Amino acid sequence: MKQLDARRKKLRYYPLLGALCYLVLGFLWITFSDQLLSALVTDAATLTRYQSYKGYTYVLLTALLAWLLLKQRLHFARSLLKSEYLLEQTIARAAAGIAHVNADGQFIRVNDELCNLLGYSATELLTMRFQQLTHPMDLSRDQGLLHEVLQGRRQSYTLEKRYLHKNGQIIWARLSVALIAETENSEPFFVSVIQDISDVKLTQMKLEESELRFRTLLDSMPTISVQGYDEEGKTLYWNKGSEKVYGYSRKEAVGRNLLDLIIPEKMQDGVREAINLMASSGEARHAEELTLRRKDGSPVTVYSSHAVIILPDKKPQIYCIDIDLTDYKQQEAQLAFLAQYDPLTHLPNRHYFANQLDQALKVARRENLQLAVLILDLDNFKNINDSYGHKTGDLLLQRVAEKLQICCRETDSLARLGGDEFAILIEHLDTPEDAARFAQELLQNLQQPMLLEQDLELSTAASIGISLYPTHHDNVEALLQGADSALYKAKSEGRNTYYYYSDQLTAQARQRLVLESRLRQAIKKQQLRCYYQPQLDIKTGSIIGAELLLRWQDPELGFISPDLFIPLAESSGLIHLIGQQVLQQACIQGQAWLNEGLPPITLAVNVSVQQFGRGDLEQQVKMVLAESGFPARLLELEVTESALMLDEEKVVLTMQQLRETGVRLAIDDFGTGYSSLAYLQRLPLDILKVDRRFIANMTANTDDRQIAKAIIELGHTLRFEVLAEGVETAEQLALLQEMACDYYQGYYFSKAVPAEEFRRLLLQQQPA
Ligand SMILES: Nc1nc2c(ncn2[C@@H]2O[C@H](COP(=O)(O)O[C@H]3[C@@H](O)[C@H](n4cnc5c(=O)[nH]c(N)nc54)O[C@@H]3COP(=O)(O)O)[C@@H](O)[C@H]2O)c(=O)[nH]1
Repeated sequence: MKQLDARRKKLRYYPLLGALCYLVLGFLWITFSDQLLSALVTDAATLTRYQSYKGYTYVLLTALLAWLLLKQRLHFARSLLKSEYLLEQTIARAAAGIAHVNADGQFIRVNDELCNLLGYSATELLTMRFQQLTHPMDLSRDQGLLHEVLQGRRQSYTLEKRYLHKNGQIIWARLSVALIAETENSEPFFVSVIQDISDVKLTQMKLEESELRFRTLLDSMPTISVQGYDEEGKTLYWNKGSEKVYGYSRKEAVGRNLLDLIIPEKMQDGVREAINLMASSGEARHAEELTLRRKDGSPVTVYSSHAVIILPDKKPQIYCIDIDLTDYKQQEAQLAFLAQYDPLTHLPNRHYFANQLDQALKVARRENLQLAVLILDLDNFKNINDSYGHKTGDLLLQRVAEKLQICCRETDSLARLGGDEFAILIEHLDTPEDAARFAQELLQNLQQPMLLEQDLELSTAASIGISLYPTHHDNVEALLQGADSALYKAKSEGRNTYYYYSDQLTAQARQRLVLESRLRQAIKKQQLRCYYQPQLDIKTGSIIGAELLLRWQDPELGFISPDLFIPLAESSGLIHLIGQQVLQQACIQGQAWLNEGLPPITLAVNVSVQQFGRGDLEQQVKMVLAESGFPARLLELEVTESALMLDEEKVVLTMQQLRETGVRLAIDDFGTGYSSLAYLQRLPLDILKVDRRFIANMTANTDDRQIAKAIIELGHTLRFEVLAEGVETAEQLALLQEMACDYYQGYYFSKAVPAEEFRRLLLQQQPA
């Protein structure tokens, strides 16, 4: 078009130029033709002849000029026609719609393609404006751009817009518009090239729609994180779920390496390796549960699956779909908790307790232990619920659970079986009475008022049923049922009490607990008295010492034998108090006699297994010696052979520590245990006491005599002194003298006597 215009412009001056040339040439020819001919032709005749041709040449020149102009004109007309033809064909055959539109939007020229596109004939279109055919939503943009072109702010524009087809359908088109400036012969107009992109648009829209659907779907599940990474781990994609799960916004995450975002330190190498492997092989890693890192550094457990996407001509991309398992894990833990624990008190439930009991039974069977199952039920709990409401009832149950927990040892197991019923498993039960003692303790504790809420203090009572393994039952179900029926008995017998599965045990336990309570009182009131049984030198017959033996005269129950109360004191723990008192009495009395001027004698004190095993005996001994001033070398500690059966190293160490205090050490009841010679050799002992059973029968029974003899010899071989216990007759004494035994004690000389009487014995043997 531009070329055509330039030519047109040039041609406009051609006739003027031709006429001017003609006038100039004619003038020159008329003015100078005679001189020119004269100069060229000397012959006058020829000159005249030529001058007569002057008019013809002028005509000839004019004709030549006219011919040249005509030819030029024809050439221009032909090329104009050719251009018009080419333009016409281009428009007609173009694969896109083409329209010329004037400044008002009126179609002034349209091609067939456009007619096809819009469904209108050319005649119809030429009566229309493009505004009529443009989708209302795209019109303002189209017109805006058109104005910008008209105002010279841009030369052309392209736009994707919607046309309305004659049949009402929407046609998506890509429009390219350029302004054709005004010419001499024509108004300015726009050339529009319109390409149908409906198919592309449809596909694109479908794609966008499916991506939108996909994104909306993923975004509607905030616990699902979808992330895309390049082959080096750089973040390419980060959905809303990722923001929620990991705490990084899309802006913060995209462009950063995943190792810096969500991978904990210890997983870095593994993840780096996995990315490399996936990128090079194109194969995704198997789905797995991972604990990754949130923006705030807290751990988050996710179920992570992966996909490797390789688009044509593109590098591999790795997509991760992580499902946040935090809620799931919490629920799982909650469920696991509820399966085993009671939600109100957080104690194990019946199911868990039964498992614990089952395990404990296995151990008890294997190690020959006793255990007890206690079922405790609150008395009249219903009244509390009815009077104060269920909230208060729940609070009471929680406080009771706390109290019971405090009473239990680490090795006991406490559970809530349901309602107001609790169960306790006591493992490693020493005696059946221990269970009753514990039950008694629980009942006393529950009677103490409990603060439930401000201004509301309540106390409660309970009934307890006890069944024992192996005494009563040997399996979980039977033990629980046994405890339950004992509980029923306790309830029907007046409540706030305990019952064993068997009545005999209940009576026995009650008796023992009454005794225990009286013993406690006796210790408090210092009613236990030390008696002294003389120990004599076999060769000289002189008193060299005494064994302190406790005597208990209860004001109501009368004389109670140490054989009864010492084991009770041992199982209740009271033995520590008793042991302390005896030790003190021995040292104070011994020192008093020394002060009085009596001959120095050894005072032997019995030390029970419990005292020996507790670890503070050495300190206790040191303290008592220091307080009393009694010489350590005159104090003898008697340890039974069974006490030596504790942990060997511990026994050796304790003995050594005691020996360092300066006291003498004796092994009591020797011959009843299983001490090996090697073991005895390691112990820093001074004296070995032959058990009275061997002495009692030695005169009648040769075996016992031989044993007694062997023990005495063994003691001497090990460089110990030997004392024979329970010597009742002169015959026994004579035999012991023969066997070279060093010392003896027994009824033959004296029973254990009160301190005053023993003092008299001592004085009697003093030289006058
Ligand atoms: N840990 C402590 N144990 C103590 C204490 N006081 C006593 N006991 C132990 O109690 C058991 C019974 O003691 P007891 O009834 O006093 O009997 C002792 C003697 O009375 C008795 N004995 C002494 N001589 C004879 C005798 O000739 N014949 C005979 N039948 N019995 C006699 O032997 C008991 C002393 O035994 P032992 O201690 O083994 O030397 C008893 O085991 C006491 O140890 C105490 O304070 N702490």
